[in-house]
Amino acid sequence: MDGTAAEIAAEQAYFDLAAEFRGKKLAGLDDLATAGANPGAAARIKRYANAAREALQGADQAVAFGRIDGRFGLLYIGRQLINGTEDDPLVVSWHAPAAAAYFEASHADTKGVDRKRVFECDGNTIVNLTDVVFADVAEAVDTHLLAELARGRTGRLRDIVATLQAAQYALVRAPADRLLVIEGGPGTGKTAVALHRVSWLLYHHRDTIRATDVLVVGPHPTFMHYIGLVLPGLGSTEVVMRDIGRLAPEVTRGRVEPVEVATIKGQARMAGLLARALDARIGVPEPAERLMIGSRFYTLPHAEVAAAIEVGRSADLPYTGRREVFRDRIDRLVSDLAGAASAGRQPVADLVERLWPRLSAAGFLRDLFGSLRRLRAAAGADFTAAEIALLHRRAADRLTEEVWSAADLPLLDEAGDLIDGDVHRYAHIVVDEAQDLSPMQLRSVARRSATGALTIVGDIAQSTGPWARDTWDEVVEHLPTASGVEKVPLRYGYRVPRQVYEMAARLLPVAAPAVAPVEVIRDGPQPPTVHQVGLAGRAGRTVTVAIEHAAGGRFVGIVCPPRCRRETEAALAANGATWSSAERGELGTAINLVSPEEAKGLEFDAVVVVEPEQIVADYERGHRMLYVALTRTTAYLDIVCVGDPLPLSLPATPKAPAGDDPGGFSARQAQHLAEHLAGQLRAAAPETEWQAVLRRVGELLDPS
Ligand SMILES: Nc1ncnc2c1ncn2[C@@H]1O[C@H](COP(=O)(O)OP(=O)(O)OP(=O)(O)O)[C@@H](O)[C@H]1O
Repeated sequence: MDGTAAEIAAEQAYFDLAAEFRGKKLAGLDDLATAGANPGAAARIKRYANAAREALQGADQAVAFGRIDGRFGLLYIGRQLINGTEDDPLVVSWHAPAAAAYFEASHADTKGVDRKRVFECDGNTIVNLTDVVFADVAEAVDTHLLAELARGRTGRLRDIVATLQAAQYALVRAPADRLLVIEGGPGTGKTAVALHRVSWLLYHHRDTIRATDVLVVGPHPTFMHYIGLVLPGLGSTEVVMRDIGRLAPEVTRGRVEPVEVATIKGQARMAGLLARALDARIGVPEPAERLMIGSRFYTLPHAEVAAAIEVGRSADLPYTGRREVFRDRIDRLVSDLAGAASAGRQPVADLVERLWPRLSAAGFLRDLFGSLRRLRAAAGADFTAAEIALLHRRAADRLTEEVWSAADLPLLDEAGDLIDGDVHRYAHIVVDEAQDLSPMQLRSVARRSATGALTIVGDIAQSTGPWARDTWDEVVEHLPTASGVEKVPLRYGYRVPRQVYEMAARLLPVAAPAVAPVEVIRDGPQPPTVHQVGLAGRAGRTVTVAIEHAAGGRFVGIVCPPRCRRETEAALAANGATWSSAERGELGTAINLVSPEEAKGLEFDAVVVVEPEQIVADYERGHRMLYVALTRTTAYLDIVCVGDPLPLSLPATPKAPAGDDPGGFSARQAQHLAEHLAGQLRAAAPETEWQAVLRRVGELLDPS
């Protein structure tokens, strides 16, 4: 039921009053910022004032988004508390217990609420209001929620606090001391819920958890940009937001490698390989270590140096800390022999460096991948010769010239932890699109958890790539579980309109037979449109359709498999269209070109999916990738294709052998190994030498 003009005017008067008090509070904060008895106190007060000011202003300007009246009286609910005179709340914060009834009231259980009112605002001006009267017999549709869902998208996810549904609210406030898995189909609000949960947590644990103690991890930079405004909008500006690649140290990225190599690098057994390889960097002393200090030689007996190494090794510290223990021990040995002044002198430092070299993660990994000998020694029985060959690569001449792949990043992180052990730990971690992460990536997340409190978000039916999962257990086994694990589903689909979802859901029996479809809550403007075209017309039609949507003011995503990308870009250019590419980490306001992988987690008013057959054929678990592509729209879906728009009968590509079984070696692995070796040869030697090198390789492999 919409509000009358008189009702809106009365509410507006209240909003104006609350805004006045909010203004006074802000002015008070300005005065506070200049107060402080000493510089330390002043800095603390200033920090408080700035945070409080951000919280008050970061909200979407309107003082409140809803109101409930019932047996408890009347309550206005907003993103932040606003007090009137004598600290009487004019607006309570959505985090407060008093606000719970706003989210939880239903026709079945009204929670004492007679009426729930939702405000639609432009700034602090009320444009409209809708009421749900719980005393009414008929079940009213939440018209405000439907209006919210129908609103045009902008490329940045918005907060949904005004329309959080009861099941979502329950997850937002679920106990935060354990590993919570929120699973649900596309558009069920998983991402939004996880972010509201962070805001909730910071509000209710503000004495113990600061915003900088919370980490939110997503799959890629575009996604982080997409979700980046939600927490500031809820008043938390300092939560640490990183895409999974940014957990690793800063290195040059961009190495492309075969999926087989990336798959091996993602496996948990790599952790053992790295630990053993690092241990192997600790040397063996000579029978007698001779040092020239000043003008005299001193001899350190093997047994004493070896004992110093053992003391270092047995210290419960990372590599660098143990090195310090060893160095102190050697310093003491040398002082006893040659006097206190000799400790730490160059020859002593050289001995320490030779036996226990100082290492960085990147230097260590470069040395390891660049040496078959080191790799073999560290691999033990855990890796086959073929796998070792896949891991081996020619090191760049300088460490600064080394280019790292995405799969190298968690290895660098693991190595950094083994070497320095100084990663920052967080009180709570949220991981979005967690279903795709490799065991090594999950280890990167796990080591940052101070308490085992994590919120893991994802959907098995959207799990693709080398680590495509069929159950959450395969993810959870790499995460801290000592504090308990809880898995809770979200069932209702808010994003995708019924007509579109009905089409996409036909993929589920092939893509993920164990996953139930979502229950869609609304209809879209029209059914999906299939544009069956000839090859020559595909890119042109894609672009025409996208331009038409953009001209209608819609935020458009062209989801395009990599093989069709060039033709699509050319057609965009030929049509004079401006577009943004998700590759560059941002979405524009009109037409966006995204790969199916980049599309994960994003949404658009209108989506144009290019050549579904190609998507299914080109990706492992391609039907899942197509399911992702088709479920990105909030309203319009167009499919432009030469082949089948819904290729259910196309064989699904199985996931690559990702198990930890070092036994099998397929023809496909052989092919990739050959490609890898050929690449190395091409990079390292002039063409005239290739035959000679290959002959020599043959001799090395068969010394007889
Ligand atoms: N209670 C709600 N009120 C208003 N909008 C909602 C609500 N729940 C979800 N939405 C909207 O539905 C869309 C999908 O939400 P979100 O991205 O969080 O879903 P998801 O489950 O993470 O999807 P995916 O699996 O595709 O990543 C967003 O636009 C979000 O704002």
